Amino acid sequence: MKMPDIALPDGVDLVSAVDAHSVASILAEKIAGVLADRLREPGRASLAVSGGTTPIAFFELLAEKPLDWSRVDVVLVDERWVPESDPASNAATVRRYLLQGPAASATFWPLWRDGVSPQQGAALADRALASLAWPLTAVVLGLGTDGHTASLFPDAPELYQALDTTRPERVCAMTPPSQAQARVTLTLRALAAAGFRALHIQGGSKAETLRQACENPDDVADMPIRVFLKLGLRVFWSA
Ligand SMILES: O=C(O)[C@H](O)[C@@H](O)[C@H](O)[C@H](O)COP(=O)(O)O
Repeated sequence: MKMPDIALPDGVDLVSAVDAHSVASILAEKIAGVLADRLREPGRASLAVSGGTTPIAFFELLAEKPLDWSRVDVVLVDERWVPESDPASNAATVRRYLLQGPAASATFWPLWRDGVSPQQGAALADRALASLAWPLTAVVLGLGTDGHTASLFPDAPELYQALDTTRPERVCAMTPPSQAQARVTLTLRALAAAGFRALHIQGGSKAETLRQACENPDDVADMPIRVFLKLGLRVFWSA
């Protein structure tokens, strides 16, 4: 399958291949390079990653990269409000596939906390993450077929708050009725300034979603990924 012919906006470039493993490998190499560049300077590197299913091969390949992982902070771009024992947990996916091998030395900052509401948890995570090396060194976003990225869902009542970069929060709770669980997400303020922004997507339906997002770039509320297309990012797509 070939990537559909999409008129990508300025600032958006594309790495594509039929084979998902090849794209995951190219992405892992790129992210490792971006982190290594940051680690040549004093201080720490920070990487924000998505959950879901697409990133698994990428995680496994990145985990083996020979970096000074002890100086890398790993954070999720979002989390479903479930314990790590739940199959839907993004933190469980990161621990199982990324925080292995050399990357096991990274510092992981999960977003879910037991015994508190998503709103309370978001406030606690926001305070905890203040000590990270902002702006993020790199972020790897995913895409839902509704145009969401992270947990910036079009039907979330908190979407405008999460997209308002004048607000101080880097983490906020989201309650999109379309989703089985409440979510916690990094806000646009936290994500937009990342040194390197990647969008990792796989398959024809996600390519079609991207095409729709590129066609009408101004309606961000309808497809929140559009805000990142305006900012510029590199798309990594496989069939
Ligand atoms: O918690 C999540 O679901 C993710 O962070 C979300 O933003 C994801 O990237 C997209 O929903 C794509 O998910 P898939 O890769 O599973 O298609």
